[in-house]
Amino acid sequence: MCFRVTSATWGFSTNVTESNRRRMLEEQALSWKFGRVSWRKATSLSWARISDPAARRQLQILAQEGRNALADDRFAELMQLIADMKDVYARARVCPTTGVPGAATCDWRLEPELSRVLARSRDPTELLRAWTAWHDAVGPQLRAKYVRYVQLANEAARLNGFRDAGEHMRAPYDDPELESEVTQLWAQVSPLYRQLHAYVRRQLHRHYGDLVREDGPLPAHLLGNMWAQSWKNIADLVVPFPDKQGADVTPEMLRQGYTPVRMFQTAEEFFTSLGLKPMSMEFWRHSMLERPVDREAVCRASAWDFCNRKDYRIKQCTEVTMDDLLTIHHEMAHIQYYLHYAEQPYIFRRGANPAFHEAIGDAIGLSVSTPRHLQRIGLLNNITDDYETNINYLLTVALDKVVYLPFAYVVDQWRWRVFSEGVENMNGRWWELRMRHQGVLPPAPRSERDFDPGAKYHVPADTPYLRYFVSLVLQFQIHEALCRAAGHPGPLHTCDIYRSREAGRLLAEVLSLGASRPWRDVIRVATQGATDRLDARPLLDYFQPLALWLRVQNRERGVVGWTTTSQETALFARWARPLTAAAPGCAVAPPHHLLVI
Ligand SMILES: CC(=O)N[C@@H](CC(=O)O)C(=O)NC[C@H](CC1(C(=O)N[C@@H](Cc2ccc(O)cc2)C(=O)O)CCCC1)C(=O)O
Ligand SMILES: [Zn+2]
Repeated sequence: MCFRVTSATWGFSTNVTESNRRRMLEEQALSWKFGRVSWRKATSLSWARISDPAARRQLQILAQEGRNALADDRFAELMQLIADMKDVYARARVCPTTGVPGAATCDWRLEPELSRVLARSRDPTELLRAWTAWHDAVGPQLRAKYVRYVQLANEAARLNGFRDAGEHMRAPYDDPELESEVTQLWAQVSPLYRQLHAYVRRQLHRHYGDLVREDGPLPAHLLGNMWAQSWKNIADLVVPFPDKQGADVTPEMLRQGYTPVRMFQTAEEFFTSLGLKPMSMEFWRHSMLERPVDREAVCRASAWDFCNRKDYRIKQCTEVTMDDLLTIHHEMAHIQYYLHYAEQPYIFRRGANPAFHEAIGDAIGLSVSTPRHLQRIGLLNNITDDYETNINYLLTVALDKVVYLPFAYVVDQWRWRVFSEGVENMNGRWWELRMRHQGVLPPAPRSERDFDPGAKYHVPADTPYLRYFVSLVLQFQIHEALCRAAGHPGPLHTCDIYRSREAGRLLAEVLSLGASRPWRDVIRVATQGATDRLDARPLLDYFQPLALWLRVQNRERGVVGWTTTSQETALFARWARPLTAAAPGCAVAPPHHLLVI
């Protein structure tokens, strides 16, 4: 079953046609029917008679996942809703935002056109147009569908024995304390984020003037990314020692004539240098490494397991950039996981928890992006290892990793609350959370006619997002453990495990376990007995030199954290409630959260 539905989904994603869409939906319906039969069997068994712990684990995983408890018609409606929402997101097109009046046909996509404007433009008007065009093209079309999706996802969760769909999404972590642990991890790291936020704000104020208030939140369109989830694209505006050498080797890759295939071979060689497995012959024959010229494809990067222990693929519209080289390592780490747990029983062929699948690739990325590694593979020469170069490097990594934490935290905090508290003021609550934790504001007034969370793929696509938050903490724990196994002597941020067989052996051991053991046992294996908990200390140790530098910078120059004025909170006001008659004697002006539309 899995092979057929995966092949049909692959067929559509790499060649978007109506007939391929139909074939994919038919195969999905078939596989869901098959899944519901095996689910009913699994949930009908009297578990008491099953003594083998591995069998019980498999049944538990099978019984709690999926929405098989829904009645056929509701199930079909929910699947259709998710497919429609993904379709709205994939088909969204906007008019060019370069401000050329009466410009050509309105065929700009998120990737590459709009993302490129957000990454490269330094013109606030153009950035505002691109940000607003995308959010207005997608959100309003999704809101009503999302409301119905929330109802059905909650119904499915309750039929499965969960309080709501949020609890259902958290089930793979099998940890009743998960929410408080995640909040505690964020509390541990948020002081570092606020220091970074204050420093970047000062640099942006220098560049954009009063568009950026010196003690306020940052306007979301100036940060180099459609969701402000990574600020690496504005590194040139904020890096403290611009005359020092940077570690972006994109120009060198172009100079050396790198092609997408060569980038994949470079990534493969990283893994084989650790003693891990090479990509299979099927991988090289069937993967889609570049945007096809003769047909339309879904261009989001992804890794695919065809469930037959030999066919594994990556689909990526690769461009020759350092960013894409890191993404290739991220996707190929998913393939390494598939390859290493292939011998496990089917149900255990998955990450120890969803965050493990994400953390491996990014942990590898922490080695690959070091100047030392780039020198070892010939993309950087005469590197200098002085203080300023290290601060520059740590800042560019922080613009990706530290910045990402509050965003990743907010996505599922918002979603879990919608599942548990309802669908009123979804947009206002989205921006309240983003303002409170990320210190970011919408660049234009937003109301409940908008649905800005829908502008982020994983929300309409029903893809849980907590995995990426937990992965950020976990990847530094894994990186630290691999560096210790590799015998790395210096500070964590200079470690490159390339060619270390000891690190490779430890990694292979972790990957081979799949989901056969509770994930805390797998953390204990990965850290060679150091801990069985999620722990932000390795992350904080990694950025320690930068944290010190930021504190000195900020102590002398200004406020850390942000305040908001009433007109700023009015930017994302709730849909104006009818004004109650003012009680005698109280001020006539409406409370600040009511937006006069
Ligand atoms: C069949 C299937 O779906 N397979 C799964 C893998 C599996 O589960 O087996 C898969 O391929 N998922 C795709 C997804 C793609 C990306 C993504 O969505 N990234 C997040 C978060 C993020 C951001 C920065 C970062 O450094 C790392 C992650 C975002 O862009 O917001 C896009 C670019 C990178 C990762 C992925 O690889 O995780
Ligand atoms: Zn991933």
